Amino acid sequence: MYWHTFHTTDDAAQALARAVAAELSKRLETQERVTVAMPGGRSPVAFFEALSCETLDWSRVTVTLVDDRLVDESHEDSNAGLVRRHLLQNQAAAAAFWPLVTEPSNPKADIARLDKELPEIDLVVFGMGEDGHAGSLFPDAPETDEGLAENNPHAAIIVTPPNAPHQRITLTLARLLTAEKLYLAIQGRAKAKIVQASGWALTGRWPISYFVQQAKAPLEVYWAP
Ligand SMILES: O=C1O[C@H](COP(=O)(O)O)[C@@H](O)[C@H](O)[C@H]1O
Repeated sequence: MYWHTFHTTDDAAQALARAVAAELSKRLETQERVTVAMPGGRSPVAFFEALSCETLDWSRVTVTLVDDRLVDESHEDSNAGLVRRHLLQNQAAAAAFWPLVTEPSNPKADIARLDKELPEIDLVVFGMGEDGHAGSLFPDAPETDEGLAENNPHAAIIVTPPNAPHQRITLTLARLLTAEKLYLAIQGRAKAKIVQASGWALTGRWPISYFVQQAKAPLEVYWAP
């Protein structure tokens, strides 16, 4: 795990945007297309807006999500809606978008589609909740053990968090760890403590610990107090 500390959340967002843009550009030198999975929630807005202004060949980039809620894209809690409003604009308007949820009332159809067609993911940018949830792998959701199983053959699962709004679709740990590089964007001391403690304990109590403790892909943490 590589820890990058910034004075403000805006500094962290700008630096993360530059790092992700540089990594996308580097990969586009040797790959025809690059796919990046993005976080949702409330905090990625500044990062998305900064990244959308970076100059690179966005027409060869596919953007997808780490997780989304089973709501229409027009709903304020839709992660796809957030990406469309704040990332797929400016230079990044040329990127292709691969939503996880296309039929909120029929998530099984989306799971089948994702299993069959989701492109290989090169980079992942995560956020994390104050309970240590990563994507929508929540510590208290009944499906989380399945989502964290190393040998889970599915790209994504349906999750029903008992203490957070909306049923969700989230990519599985197994699928996320096929990426070659992981970035984690977090703010505040409470989240920093969980990530640091995750270095000592691999536990379903903090699903993020499965990403902190793996050795497949470097995890770059971007943090501001
Ligand atoms: O529910 C979710 O929460 C996490 C954390 O969101 P944040 O606004 O506290 O950073 C997010 O990473 C995830 O994608 C989202 O669906």
